[in-house]
Amino acid sequence: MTAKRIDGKAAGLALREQVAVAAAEFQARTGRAPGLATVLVGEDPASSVYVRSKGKATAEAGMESFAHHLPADTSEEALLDLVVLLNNDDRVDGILVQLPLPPHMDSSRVIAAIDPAKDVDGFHPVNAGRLATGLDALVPCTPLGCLHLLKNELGSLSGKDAVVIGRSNIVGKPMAMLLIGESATVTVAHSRTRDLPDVVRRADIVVAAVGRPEMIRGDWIKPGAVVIDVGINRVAAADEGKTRLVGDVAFGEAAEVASAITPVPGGVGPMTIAMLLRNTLVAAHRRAGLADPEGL
Ligand SMILES: Nc1nc2c(c(=O)[nH]1)N[C@@H](CN(C=O)c1ccc(C(=O)N[C@@H](CCC(=O)O)C(=O)O)cc1)CN2
Repeated sequence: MTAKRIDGKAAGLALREQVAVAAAEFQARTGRAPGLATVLVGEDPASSVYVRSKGKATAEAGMESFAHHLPADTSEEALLDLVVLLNNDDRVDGILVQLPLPPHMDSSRVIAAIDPAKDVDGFHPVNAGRLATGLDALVPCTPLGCLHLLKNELGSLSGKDAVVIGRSNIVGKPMAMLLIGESATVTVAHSRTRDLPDVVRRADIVVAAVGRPEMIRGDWIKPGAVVIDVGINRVAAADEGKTRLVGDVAFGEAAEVASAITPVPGGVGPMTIAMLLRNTLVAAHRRAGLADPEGL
């Protein structure tokens, strides 16, 4: 391996410590801690783990955590009623509805019901539109975490050729908007892109968010590129009956060519939770009529 391994766990912890300091300052000024409400519907094992981690991280940052767990057969109307309650609860600065929702629910309708000022996932169309038009927005946590790692690595991204592989509303599209905001030259590639390896080979920055295990091979990577792997794919391990996590990038191959690369696990994932705390803190400041916390 020649590439630097980008340590998202360490970067995430550093950010969480900064958030904790700013949360204590917020409490000293306003007399209350920032509050995050999480909503989990059903028993999906991975979602349960993520929501528990979010609650724990929230408490560790000195913020209030309000955890709501609804049964899998909850009606969409009942979930929307809970969202309205949380919108109207002054102790709650951020609302997070864990995705995916059960199949009988329309996640777009649920997301649209969240007060945009409390939408710490940054998924509401108002926040997506604000990001796309260069206004202050609450920005989705995973792409914001990717941007943080890229800026740590490269400083300025101005004029860099970036390719984002994947066009989801949660990662690909907001990632492209953030990179454009940093004056990178951005290509968004997807399943219909022709000659994907050639497109990737031109990029100084590769953000892989396609959801297909180890699809991006080492010989697609331009020598010296920085590779950010958003994929979290569980695949069969060599030991019978066991599984392991891999990204969307063939890590071993790409690490021979790139200058820096995020591992899976321990890369982008921990940044997602750190950015959720950061967004909750920012939402709390804006709702209290205070300037955004500095340096976050
Ligand atoms: N409402 C939301 N739902 C979902 C989001 C989101 O940002 N908002 N993102 C993902 C899941 N997710 C957070 O919710 C998340 C995924 C992964 C990690 C993480 O730290 N992963 C570890 C590996 C964990 C493991 O062993 O399984 C890593 O990459 O190191 C954090 C958060 C979908 N839903």
